[in-house]
Amino acid sequence: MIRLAANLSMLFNEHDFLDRFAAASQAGFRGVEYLFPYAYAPDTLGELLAETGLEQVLFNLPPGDWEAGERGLASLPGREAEFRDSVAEALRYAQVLDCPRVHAMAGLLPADADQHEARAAHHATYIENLRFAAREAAKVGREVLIEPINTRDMPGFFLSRQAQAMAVLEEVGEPNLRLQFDLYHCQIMDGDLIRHLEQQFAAIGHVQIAGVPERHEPDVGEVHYPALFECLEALSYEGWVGCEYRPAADTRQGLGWGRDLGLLPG
Ligand SMILES: O=C(O)C(=O)[C@H](O)CO
Ligand SMILES: [Mg+2]
Repeated sequence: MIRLAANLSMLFNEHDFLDRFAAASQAGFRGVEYLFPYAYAPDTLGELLAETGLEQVLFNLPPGDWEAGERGLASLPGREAEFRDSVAEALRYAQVLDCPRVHAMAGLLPADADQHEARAAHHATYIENLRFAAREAAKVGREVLIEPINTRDMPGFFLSRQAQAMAVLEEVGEPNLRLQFDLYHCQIMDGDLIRHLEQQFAAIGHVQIAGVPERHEPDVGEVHYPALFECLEALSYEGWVGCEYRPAADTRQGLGWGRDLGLLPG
């Protein structure tokens, strides 16, 4: 059975962040994910989860200076110490929030450098950093995820293709380092969604969805999500499916797709 998690960075923006938990619970979600918890004390978020009966299913490591445009530290040469601190901080929150997995965003390639050389340096840093993160996470029973992100939304993002992610997972070789498979990004960069799900299934630690190309509700646009849910069911996927889209209008009114598929209460 597909289990939907509400992405509180994108859904329920009609409410202040802390009020989005109750809104998601009232709409029938049982899990939540969001970009970052760090603006709040972990206990505050933990109490909200307990009050609303929601599970925390995912959040990201501190990404560097987000406001200045940074999008993760994992592949950035020279930022290894900061990356290691970010792993410790994320795992501290993961334990309080009882969150089984955290996403380590790869970061951006420098626009003004020789791309071949920069890629090689980022790749080497990425492998070492991810190995470190996975080993630290394993000590406290958590997984670390990597996610290919499309370069139209995030120009220069280091990890952008499904095959690149699979090669990285293999090279790092840590069993708790897994794939965050965002079907929205995959459709834009690689397509062939069902075959990618099937071939990469063993590596998948989390799935995310959105309509393509506008990143609105999953029943809007070029991707036929009922077929992808059937595929995940056929593969006996037991993880969460994060609803990481920007509602076209009111979040709750836009959840009809989930109710129609029997994935959210009517
Ligand atoms: O943008 C996405 O698709 C994500 O899942 C990331 O968490 C963004 O940071
Ligand atoms: Mg995503």
